[in-house]
Amino acid sequence: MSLFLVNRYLGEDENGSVSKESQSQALLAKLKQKAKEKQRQSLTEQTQHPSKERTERQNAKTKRKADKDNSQEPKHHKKRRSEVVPSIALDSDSQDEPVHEEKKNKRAAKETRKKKKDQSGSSVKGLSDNTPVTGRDGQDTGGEEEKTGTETVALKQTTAKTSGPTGYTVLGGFENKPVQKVNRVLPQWLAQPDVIHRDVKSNLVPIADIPELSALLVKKLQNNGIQHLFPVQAEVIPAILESAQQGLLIGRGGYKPRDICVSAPTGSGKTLAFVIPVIQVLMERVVCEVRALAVLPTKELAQQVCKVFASHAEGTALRVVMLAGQRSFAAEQASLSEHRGGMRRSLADIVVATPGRLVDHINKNSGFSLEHLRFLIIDEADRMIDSMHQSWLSQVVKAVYRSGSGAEAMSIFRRTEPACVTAASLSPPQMPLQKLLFSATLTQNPEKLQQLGLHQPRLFSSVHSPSNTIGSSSNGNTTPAAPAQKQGCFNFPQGLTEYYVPCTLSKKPLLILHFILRLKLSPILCFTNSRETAHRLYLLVQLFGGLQAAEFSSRLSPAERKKTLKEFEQGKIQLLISTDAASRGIDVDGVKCVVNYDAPQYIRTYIHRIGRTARAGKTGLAFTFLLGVQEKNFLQMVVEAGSPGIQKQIVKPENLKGMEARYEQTLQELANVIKDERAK
Ligand SMILES: Nc1ncnc2c1ncn2[C@@H]1O[C@H](COP(=O)(O)OP(=O)(O)OP(=O)(O)O)[C@@H](O)[C@H]1O
Repeated sequence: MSLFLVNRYLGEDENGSVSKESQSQALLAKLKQKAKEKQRQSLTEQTQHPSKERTERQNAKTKRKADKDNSQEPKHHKKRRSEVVPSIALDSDSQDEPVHEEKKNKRAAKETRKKKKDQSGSSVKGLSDNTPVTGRDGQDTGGEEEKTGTETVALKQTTAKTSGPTGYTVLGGFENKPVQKVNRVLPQWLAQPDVIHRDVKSNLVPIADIPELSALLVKKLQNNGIQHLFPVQAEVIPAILESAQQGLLIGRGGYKPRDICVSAPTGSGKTLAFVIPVIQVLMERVVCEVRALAVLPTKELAQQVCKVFASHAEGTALRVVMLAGQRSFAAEQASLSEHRGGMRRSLADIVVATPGRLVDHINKNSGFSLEHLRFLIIDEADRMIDSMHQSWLSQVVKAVYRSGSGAEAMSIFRRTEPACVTAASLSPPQMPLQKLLFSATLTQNPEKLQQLGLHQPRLFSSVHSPSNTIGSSSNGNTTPAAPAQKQGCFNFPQGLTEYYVPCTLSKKPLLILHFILRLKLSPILCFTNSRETAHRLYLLVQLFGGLQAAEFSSRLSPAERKKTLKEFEQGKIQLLISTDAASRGIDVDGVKCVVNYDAPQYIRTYIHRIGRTARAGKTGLAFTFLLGVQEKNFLQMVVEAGSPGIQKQIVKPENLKGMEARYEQTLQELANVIKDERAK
């Protein structure tokens, strides 16, 4: 029974002999006496501190009212409240308490504050001194009172003060902490690249200074008129050759070459930086197999790179094949392999492909094998990463390691996907797959680069931006970048001068005509944002007359595009109006001027467009037509990207006057032509 004994407080004179009635009477008398004493005490205090007393009385009154309200609640609510209120009250999103309770609390607290406010000007502060305000109240009031300046501040202070002593963590508090800027932290290989000089002209390296180059290739380069290597070539060629010192295989000891990433300005000679070493490594091969694969985003680029490979492989046994859909699938298939005596024989050493056509051959052409692939070259790498959703890379990698478990695994070398390095895994000779990435605007986003599955990558870059500032690294793996860094600083060719031309929409075509007919800036490569604009501008210029123009977009067939590019290169076309189909990689010698008829939306697009001029250390001009609304954002974008400076070029209205009458007439003719086209 003693287990259930409940001890009660029965007053100091607890005595078993006294009756219960007398006990309670004694207790009551004692309480009354205490109450009297307290009353007397408060009276004396009141005479000394009248305002404080009043405040306390008000508080007590409010508290009593709140208690009364609470007493009407069901018991379990009361209990929960006493447990939960201080903590959840600070969380405005919390749904733990019933809504009516919240309202009552708010009302009670509000009343308290209102009365205090009436009492004195500093009432809000007074509240904080005497009555703890729950966070929820503070929050509501904070929201309302934000309209009244000084009071808001006082209330915020109140909340901050009260949150401390309660010992509860304030969630969603009012303290306005300054948000800390997050500094980008790059992996070491991205933050500390091998630096390439941006100025091509003053950093030429004589071919003789690169002893790694084979005599055959030196001769070939000289025959092609190349006596010096550009900075990117002087850095990257020896690095690739060094990684293939062991021939095509990894020797015992398991040295697997590092993947190589190159970020250098447009027109700085990146193509030869991979063509030369790949040819040199492969030209000693005995058996013909596909050992190098270059992937490019467009047919035109594939064609251009294929041409460079073919011209430098001349005189060797190497065969270069293009898979870009320029020819039929069957024709491409026939150029890749042949079957003799039931055996497949590869006819290609180097394949240059676009991703779509490449995947077609991997899946549908049994004669196409990548099991001997040694180099995977990804040109315009940032663009190729964006097309990763086509999963071309995973298909290539799958095709490369296809033989891992098959009968061919018994051949002299093994091809296994990179895994943990062990003594057993290293004993048979391995053929590595080395990735070589090139772009003028290589992303620094490690998340994007991760999609490429790079192996201990090494970066060569000509971006001398603060983003590459070497900071102290705590663990040696990452380097905090300088706080002032911009998200991305890009490569701008040294010989390029950038201008922007403020204009109105209706005057843009007239400006282009002025540039060609009056300023004689041709050949001009002009970019629009859509093929419709390109087509209409082309029609208008044709109708205006006096110059040779052509359009270049997906409206044309690949054959027509090829012909157009050739004619532009030959100087037969003064104005080539193109969509972004020609903005990347296209190398047309002698383009003096690029005009962005439509301002590009993205900085990368801008860099590639203007990079069609000022190539190979030459000079060039880039003009961007800007409408009033575009000016601010565009200029900001260009400056942030690290442009050396873009100048304003104003074309005075009187300079256009002589052409205006003819222009108006041409516009009317154009309307008829477009109507006819639509009817057709
Ligand atoms: N060492 C060299 N000497 C003279 N000319 C060169 C040399 N290397 C490359 N070139 C020429 O420079 C031009 C630009 O080269 P390339 O097309 O490789 O530039 P890129 O860096 O790939 O440009 P983009 O980023 O626009 O694709 C080409 O016409 C090429 O023939």
